[in-house]
Amino acid sequence: MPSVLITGATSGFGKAAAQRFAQAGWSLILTGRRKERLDALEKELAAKVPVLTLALDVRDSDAVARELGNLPDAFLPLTCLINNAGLALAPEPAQKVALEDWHTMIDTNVTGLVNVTHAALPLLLEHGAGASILNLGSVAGQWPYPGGHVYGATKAFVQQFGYNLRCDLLGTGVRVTDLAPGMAETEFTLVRTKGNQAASDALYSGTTPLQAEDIAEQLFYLATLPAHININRLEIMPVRQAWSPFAVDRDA
Ligand SMILES: NC(=O)C1=CN([C@@H]2O[C@H](COP(=O)(O)OP(=O)(O)OC[C@H]3O[C@@H](n4cnc5c(N)ncnc54)[C@H](OP(=O)(O)O)[C@@H]3O)[C@@H](O)[C@H]2O)C=CC1
Ligand SMILES: O=CCS(=O)(=O)O
Repeated sequence: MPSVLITGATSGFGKAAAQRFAQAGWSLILTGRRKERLDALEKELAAKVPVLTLALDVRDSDAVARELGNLPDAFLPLTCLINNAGLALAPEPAQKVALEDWHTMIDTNVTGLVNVTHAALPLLLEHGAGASILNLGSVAGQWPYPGGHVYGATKAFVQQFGYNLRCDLLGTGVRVTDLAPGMAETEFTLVRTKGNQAASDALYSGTTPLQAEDIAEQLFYLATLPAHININRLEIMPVRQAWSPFAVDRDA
């Protein structure tokens, strides 16, 4: 039975991915900080497939190494790692942002992703051909926008880290993909605005954002491609989202 480790399974893309992979009979290793949400997901899915939940913070490298180094044999070797846990904070201009918010994004989206990848690599290498690392990047990693500052930079790291991993993993059969979504309606904006539900609702209203299930479907597609195919980067936007022209500062 194939197995998938999903970070950030308590919400949004990660939760939808857990549901999608369970539907196809995969064993699930689900992580996140909110234990009560992991318990609820386990209750929902454990009748269908084996589920292991690990309440942990991806920023804690010791906890990540300890938990992933002691997975039960039934979940090994690991077929797929979905590095999904992440967040944006502080949508205001860089010059108004608290340094702590920048650190939190770097610690989670960069250091956390690296912690999990380092601990999971031996488990994926044991699987070899057909194994995948699916990293949640973002359009923000490729395209600059006001308020993107450190968030976009962390996602640029995710892309380049994945490309470099591919070089080192050549010959092992382990694939690496940067899945880079645009606007998707999850708890992402609620987190980014530190709990401003009205701001979150306003961002997604009057348009048709991606839904978590859309991304889960792409993750499942990537994980189940024939073993000789590696999609390096998959950027996906809602039809109703596109780029803006360059901004120009003019004399008053
Ligand atoms: N929604 C969007 O528009 C887009 C999102 N993305 C990326 O997709 C990923 C998922 O986002 P999305 O589903 O939208 O957002 P959500 O806020 O809905 O989910 C984020 C998940 O990450 C987990 N998480 C956050 N910090 C930590 C941490 N320190 N340790 C462990 N888990 C953590 C949360 O779990 P918990 O709080 O329980 O720990 C939660 O399960 C992120 O990497 C995001 O940057 C990329 C492009 C577009
Ligand atoms: O990564 C999230 C999408 S966006 O807010 O940067 O467009």
